[in-house]
Amino acid sequence: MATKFKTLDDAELAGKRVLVRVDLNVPMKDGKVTDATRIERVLPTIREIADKGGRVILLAHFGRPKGQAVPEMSLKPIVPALSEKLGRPVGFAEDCVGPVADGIVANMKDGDILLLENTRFHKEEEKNETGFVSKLAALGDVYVNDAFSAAHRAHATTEGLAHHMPSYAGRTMQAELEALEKGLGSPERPVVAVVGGAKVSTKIDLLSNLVKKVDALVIGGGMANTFLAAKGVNVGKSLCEHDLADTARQIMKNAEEAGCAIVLPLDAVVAAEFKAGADSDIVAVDAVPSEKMILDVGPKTVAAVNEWIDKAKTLVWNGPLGAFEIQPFDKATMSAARHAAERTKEGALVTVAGGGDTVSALNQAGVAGDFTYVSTAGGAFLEWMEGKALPGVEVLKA
Ligand SMILES: Nc1ncnc2c1ncn2[C@@H]1O[C@H](COP(=O)(O)OP(=O)(O)O)[C@@H](O)[C@H]1O
Ligand SMILES: O=C(OP(=O)(O)O)[C@H](O)COP(=O)(O)O
Repeated sequence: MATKFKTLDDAELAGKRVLVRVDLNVPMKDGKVTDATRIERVLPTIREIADKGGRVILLAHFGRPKGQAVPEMSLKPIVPALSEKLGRPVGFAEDCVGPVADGIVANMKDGDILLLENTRFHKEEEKNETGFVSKLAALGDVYVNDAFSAAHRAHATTEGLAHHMPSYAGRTMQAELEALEKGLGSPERPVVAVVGGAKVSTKIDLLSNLVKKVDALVIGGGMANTFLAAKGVNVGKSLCEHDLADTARQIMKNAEEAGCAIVLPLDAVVAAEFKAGADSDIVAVDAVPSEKMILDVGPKTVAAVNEWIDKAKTLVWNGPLGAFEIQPFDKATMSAARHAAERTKEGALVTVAGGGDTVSALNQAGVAGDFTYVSTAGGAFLEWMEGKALPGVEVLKA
């Protein structure tokens, strides 16, 4: 994919109010950031703009508050982590539009850095609504998008704003596209994709095309439950989108036609509650008790996944195989991550992984540095892999 867009090298930044879209949708626990990779990746862009005399106004989302101001999804707790990593003060505005934001932005000085509250607190953000885009646009002179991981969304702050002012790719946006092109532009086969995690409804559709691009698709995490249920397996109380059974069946059909192997769990780690240290059992996937939920894939599945990793020359991975944040449901993800890292270190495999939680899992396994490339993006990375145009990237090329 050609990356013909303007970068910070082309931008006039001194004295300008620069609206910078970043992805601060980072894993958090008890109000603290548990994986700062996404924050670290946007630091170069923020520093460069501030050092060139721009006034940095950061736009970002957190979670999926569905247009409501949900306090647990405020970006305020991110400010200390961002400020500490930057080594500079970061201001905060309690709303991304309206008098609060207008007042704080009006008082900014060259080189100042300000984070605006979660843009998804306004339903107009995801609708890319013109009036909302205009209100945001009034806060800035220049737009920079450094959120590759949100570039698959045609939202006000990822797409709409670029129509209103001179627009540029940030350094991370640039680096992500270059690295993906380098690592996966013409991948050595067999290509094995591992897809897991919890965002089933927003990621399942892209699997229809992905199966045409890869030789095997290993499905784990919450995503696997929807496929198992579509095959008539009782998944008990597991995270599962039963209404997507037809979609899952169509993907399996597409895979068969394309000669792509679909690898589903053989066994599972089940528990009655989603809680650290919960009593758990290993069962065959066709023996999940109705009152329990699948929270990880079992050891037989891990062995099968690792065999596919051995067969692969290229591995792409988004979404953990289980609820890795809580023990003992981290085992499969840790094992597969370490196995893929070993194969990469041996020079036998190119490994490209991405996604907020996936990166966190790789860090937890201590192997992020051993992968060929770790992207901040999950869904956006898979859509790129699928060959789809990403609205947040396309608009920068326009
Ligand atoms: N079987 C499962 N049941 C419930 N949640 C799961 C299961 N497997 C994985 N998850 C959850 O999936 C989440 C990550 O999914 P997702 O957001 O799609 O990944 P990423 O952020 O890497 O793109 C993790 O919080 C993990 O706990
Ligand atoms: O975390 C993100 O994506 P990912 O889970 O696919 O890595 C991005 O911040 C996009 O979030 P969204 O999937 O709610 O639009």
